[in-house]
Amino acid sequence: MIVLQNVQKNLGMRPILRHINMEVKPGDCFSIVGPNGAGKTTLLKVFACIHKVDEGNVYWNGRDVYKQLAQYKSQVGWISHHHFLYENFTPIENLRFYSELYGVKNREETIKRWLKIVDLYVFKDIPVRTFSKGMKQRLSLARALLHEPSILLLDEPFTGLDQDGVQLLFHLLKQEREKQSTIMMVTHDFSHIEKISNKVVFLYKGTIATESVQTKAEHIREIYKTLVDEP
Ligand SMILES: Nc1ncnc2c1ncn2[C@@H]1O[C@H](COP(=O)(O)OP(=O)(O)OP(=O)(O)O)[C@@H](O)[C@H]1O
Repeated sequence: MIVLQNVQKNLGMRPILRHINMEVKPGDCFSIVGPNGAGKTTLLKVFACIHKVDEGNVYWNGRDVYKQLAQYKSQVGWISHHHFLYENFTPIENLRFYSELYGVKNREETIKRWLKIVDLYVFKDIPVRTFSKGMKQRLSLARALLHEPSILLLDEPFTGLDQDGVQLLFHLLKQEREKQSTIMMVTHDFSHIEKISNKVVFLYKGTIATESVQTKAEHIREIYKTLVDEP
């Protein structure tokens, strides 16, 4: 379980997140929504321990996360619209690099399996720079998941994916939920939320304005509108 307790994060001398209290359990999939600049990516970076908090505490399984950083980070899979791939490397070379970094066991077998899952096996020896945006995004899913992380942090993960890619991502996320992984997803696309999330967190001006376990798109849109239209 990950617990954020009265968290504040400052950037450029300004508090970007304030009074954040959250509890995310294994098997939870939370969606974070809010207008541009609300602090969604910053919150995800706090969960990834890319940002250290300025005030408050972050606990993982009951202990201060900063005292078990290496172990925690080995459990994190990060997916965003930035693919973090080496353009001049082939898919196989990219996944070899990341699997070495993460100390993945049975590397070649695991890489082959993932290339098949994301439907890029036939392109395995072609430099990534020749790939379409969607192909890079699918390879990026393999990059983020091949070390079997139990904490998935997704920043607008559907960006650039075609319908097949979207279905693939849903399929992978459903599997992760069945495996009791912890998932946090930032998205502007409310229609995706109810298919995968059990809670929506509304972030506004750096604080949690409200939360909802009702995840239907119309319901989220209504709450969102009330929030943003407020004077
Ligand atoms: N490195 C930084 N230094 C200073 N300010 C920053 C930095 N990174 C982000 N910010 C500011 O923090 C605020 C929140 O940014 P963040 O990217 O978390 O918002 P967001 O909700 O993810 O927005 P979007 O929907 O546009 O992606 C913004 O005002 C942004 O300008």
